[in-house]
Amino acid sequence: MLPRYARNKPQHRQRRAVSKRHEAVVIATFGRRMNLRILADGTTVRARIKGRDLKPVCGDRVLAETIENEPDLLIVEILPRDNELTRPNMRGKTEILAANIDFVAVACAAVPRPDWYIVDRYLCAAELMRVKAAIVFNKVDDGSAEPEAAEELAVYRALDYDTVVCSAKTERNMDALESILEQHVAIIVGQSGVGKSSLINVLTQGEQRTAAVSTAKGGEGRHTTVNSVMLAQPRGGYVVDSPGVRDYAPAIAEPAEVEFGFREIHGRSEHCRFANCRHRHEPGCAVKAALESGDISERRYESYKRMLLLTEQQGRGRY
Ligand SMILES: Nc1nc2c(ncn2[C@@H]2O[C@H](COP(=O)(O)OP(=O)(O)OP(=O)(O)O)[C@@H](O)[C@H]2O)c(=O)[nH]1
Ligand SMILES: [Zn+2]
Repeated sequence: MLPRYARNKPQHRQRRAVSKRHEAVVIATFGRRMNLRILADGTTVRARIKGRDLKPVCGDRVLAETIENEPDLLIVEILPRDNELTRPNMRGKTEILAANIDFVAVACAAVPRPDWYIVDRYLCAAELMRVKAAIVFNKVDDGSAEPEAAEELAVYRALDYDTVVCSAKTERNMDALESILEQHVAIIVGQSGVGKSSLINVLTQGEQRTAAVSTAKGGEGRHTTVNSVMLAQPRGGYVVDSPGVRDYAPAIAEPAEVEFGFREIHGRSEHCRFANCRHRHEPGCAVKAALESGDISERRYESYKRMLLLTEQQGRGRY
């Protein structure tokens, strides 16, 4: 027998108490509709967003509520982000592509011919986001990397970046890439045609973008245009895939911040005579000294100067 107050409780109050709040991660976005992975049990559910001001992106941790008589959850809050992957859009505003990324894999290959400045630019962006980064030299289907690339890759290894020489086509050395990326929320960036989609395919064992959407209850499957998606890696972790991420061109930081994007330059700047040394023509510059003694790669230093100049020309850059 229930106590008297419980017996008298109106029905609708009891029902409202059933409405639950879940902590979840946004794993796919298609317009204002999203798929979420509920953290407590790992299930995938569909959700819509409360209000116009809330703009969740792939990778966001959110709070979502169950709604009476509705199959979809309602996203009511975005939890604080560790970082944002941004790029300037056509209208000069910053577009957020994804959140809470913790690994940037920069892909390149012998063909198209590597533009090492682009590689450095991505690495610089990763450093400024304070996430790990590695260089993936793809399309080495059989033999070893070209001597020229081997030399460049050695420069990155000396800076403590992991480098992987692999082939998405023959799957040569793909397990090395898997071990580096597992348990991370990773993105693969790089010039067009280096094999980013092919690498993602192997890493996620062909999990299709449409499949990720239709796993959710009520998902519209292949007829839905997905903006971005987090594809699961078999060993744990995700690879974020979206058209925006694939041709992502990082916004440039302020001039004074550029050196934080180059480990070997930032590492020496405290020994420069001037605290605000930009490492170009200043006397007593420790970076120039390291360059002259061959401790810093000429090519990396050129990338640094090029990015610095670009940032200065753009005025106060957004990142
Ligand atoms: N030989 C060889 N070809 C590859 C390899 N990986 C990708 N390719 C080929 O390279 C071309 C480009 O591959 P994608 O995976 O589309 O490259 P992407 O970087 O995603 O290109 P965008 O979508 O233009 O940015 C395709 O013709 C692939 O078949 C590889 O490991 N070896
Ligand atoms: Zn200096």
